[in-house]
Amino acid sequence: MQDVTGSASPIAVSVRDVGMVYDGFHAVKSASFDLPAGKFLTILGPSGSGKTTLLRLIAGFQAPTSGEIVINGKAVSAVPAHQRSIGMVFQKLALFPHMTAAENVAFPLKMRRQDARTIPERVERYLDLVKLGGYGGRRIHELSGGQQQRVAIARALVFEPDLLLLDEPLAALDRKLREEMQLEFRRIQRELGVTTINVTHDQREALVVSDEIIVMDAGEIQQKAQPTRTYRNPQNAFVANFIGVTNFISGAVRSVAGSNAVLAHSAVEIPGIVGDERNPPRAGGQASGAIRAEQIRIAANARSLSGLDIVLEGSIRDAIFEGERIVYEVCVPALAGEALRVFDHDPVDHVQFEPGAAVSIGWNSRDVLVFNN
Ligand SMILES: Nc1ncnc2c1ncn2[C@@H]1O[C@H](COP(=O)(O)OP(=O)(O)OP(=O)(O)O)[C@@H](O)[C@H]1O
Repeated sequence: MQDVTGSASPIAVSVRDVGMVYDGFHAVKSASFDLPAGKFLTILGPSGSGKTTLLRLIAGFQAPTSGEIVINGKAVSAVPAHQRSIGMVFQKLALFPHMTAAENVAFPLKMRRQDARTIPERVERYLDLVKLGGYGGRRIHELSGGQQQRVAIARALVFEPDLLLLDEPLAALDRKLREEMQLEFRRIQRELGVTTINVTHDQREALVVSDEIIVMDAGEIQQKAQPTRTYRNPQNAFVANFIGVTNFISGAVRSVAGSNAVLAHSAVEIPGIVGDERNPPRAGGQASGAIRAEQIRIAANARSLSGLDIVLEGSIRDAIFEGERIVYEVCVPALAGEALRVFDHDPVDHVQFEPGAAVSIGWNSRDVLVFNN
């Protein structure tokens, strides 16, 4: 794989055809991916999709029922977790409450019998890295939730592991602190260049922190791509639905020509782009056109939307003011009364439409991805 500078990074983690079966239940099904050294990968998916199982297999807490995991060129099936040079941060931080922040951070070094004379300097360096310089003498209960999180990060990184694994470490934090810590994880990871695998069901976190995102569903990898690609070119309807707010308009496939497809819903023809080249819609079959809420424009009348490929009349069913945007649900008679979600990102300058108001909505055909049903 090439990085942005064009030089190839070695593969730090290679997951090859890995499966995990519990009593006949396939928690992970034939997962394969390579992660180049120094990258930040997030495994994203709904509850029960197999994210944590995959992370635990990489950590070595369990052995896969099939397949192989290779870390830095070495197959690790026979290597127990504590010999894998992996730093970890979990939702439950598991800090030692009777120790100070510095003692917590020093702990992995003592366990690894690091020369005692070098430990204080190393601990101080890692406390500085997580912006806790001067807090080393505090006991854990004398630190805020965010500061405790930082101690856990420093403890996971202080022995300079080959790999950092994060299992929803931010899930229990309130939104503001969570967003702050997401940026901190990204900063620290980039500063150290440590290869990182993060598990979350928070799509925003995945988009913010990651170089690569793996989306999982029902034990299977649905897509592995950079955040912008995952968002703009979801591989299938599951990914399109799981990330962002997406409307699905289902209908009969009128025609398919190369990467263009036309759907018919009621009396409306909806042209779009074939979403999954490997599983393209077929003329005569059923498919869904996926369009993101922010790609639909809304106006008081159709004239303001001239230039868009599709313009339809509708009426406001609901309007939710969220500060930085208004979320509308617009009932569209031409689509048999189906309601589409539409974002207006300019709630300051724009009038807010009230429920019942007549509006026009419109979009461009290139923003519609057509997926097989
Ligand atoms: N030890 C186990 N024995 C039996 N089934 C298990 C075991 N561990 C996990 N599973 C099952 O495997 C599936 C995947 O679980 P996993 O914890 O990997 O999901 P997840 O995506 O991490 O979910 P969450 O976001 O809720 O943590 C679930 O259906 C779960 O019930």
